[in-house]
Amino acid sequence: MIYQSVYRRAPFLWCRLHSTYVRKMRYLFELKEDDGICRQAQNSGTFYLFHNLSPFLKKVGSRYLAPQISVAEMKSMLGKFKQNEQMIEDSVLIGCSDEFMAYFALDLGSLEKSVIESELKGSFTELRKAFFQLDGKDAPLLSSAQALLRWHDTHQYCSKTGQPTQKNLAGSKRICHTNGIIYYPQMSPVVITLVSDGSRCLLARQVSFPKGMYSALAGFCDVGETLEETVRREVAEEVGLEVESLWYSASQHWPFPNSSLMIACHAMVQPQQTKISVNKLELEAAGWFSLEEIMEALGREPKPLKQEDGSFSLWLPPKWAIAHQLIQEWVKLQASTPA
Ligand SMILES: NC(=O)C1=CN([C@@H]2O[C@H](COP(=O)(O)OP(=O)(O)OC[C@H]3O[C@@H](n4cnc5c(N)ncnc54)[C@H](O)[C@@H]3O)[C@@H](O)[C@H]2O)C=CC1
Ligand SMILES: [Mg+2]
Repeated sequence: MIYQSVYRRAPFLWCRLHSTYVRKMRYLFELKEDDGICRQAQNSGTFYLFHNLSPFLKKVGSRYLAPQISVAEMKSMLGKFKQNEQMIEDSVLIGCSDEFMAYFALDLGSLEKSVIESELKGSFTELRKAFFQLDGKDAPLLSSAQALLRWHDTHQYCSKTGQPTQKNLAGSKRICHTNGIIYYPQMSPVVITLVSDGSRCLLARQVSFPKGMYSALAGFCDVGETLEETVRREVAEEVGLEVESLWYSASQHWPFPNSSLMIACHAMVQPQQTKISVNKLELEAAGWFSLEEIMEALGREPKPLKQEDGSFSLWLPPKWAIAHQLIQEWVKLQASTPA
């Protein structure tokens, strides 16, 4: 590869030619492709720890922080557990800093959880519990780290030969050395759609949602479908409406239930065809909400709020969730659209 040789022979020239972002992406590519370079990076990198897929976190007030553990701390801890330092090679690459310090994630599920917790003064916390209280970059980083660790944990054997597969050092693939099949981490595409009739938006809730929380309609893509077809099918399936037009907004990796790529869209239905018929196999309830109702809910804390009559006030997914971003965009659109 040309850039690698240029990088190694003339790093100063290479730095002048490319932005930090480009250099980071090229460096990460190199780590995924070359086990030797990745091993060096592991020996100077930092680690996010997990225990049976729960990230190691420290709680500061109501917020959670994900500490980065240095390689020296890792080695000293493994020493205390009488574990071989080679365990570090089980980690997976999840990113790097602007200074080219590589970040790895390692699941220590085979070690005693409480001992690590008291050694490092924090706790392994279920991601679902901590996700919305995580700081800045930590939520997306831990979300992709957990997804990658889960994928490795559940793909240790070749589905063709039944033989064990080996991960490359970065963890960007697994290989069956018996027949050469390469397996790459999987994620499921999911569309999430905020339907509008021009003045109201449609929100729905599943039985499993916390009381009072409503979100946009979501659904997994079927094999062979385009995103547009999934949007139209899901809206028809879940609320019995026909989408007239739709447009893409943004996307997000989502760690629940496994590893999903959430693809967020806005959709319009005709103002005269808005009668909802809820598919009770999928949803508990769905309804149209006015701008005022949405604005009021956006002003509320994202948590259940019981009213005097025993019902729960409408509240919306927190700001990390792409559903929240879709709702905010819809609000802006209402403000800029003449009545
Ligand atoms: N980030 C966000 O703002 C939001 C994310 N979501 C996520 O979207 C996801 C999909 O939404 P749902 O309404 O539950 O989907 P859905 O409407 O497609 O129904 C779920 C059902 O689809 C089937 N299914 C098909 N392919 C599947 C796959 N690859 N993995 C798992 N199940 C599959 C299963 O039978 C499952 O019970 C949920 O996991 C949820 O966590 C949902 C709302 C907001
Ligand atoms: Mg759904």
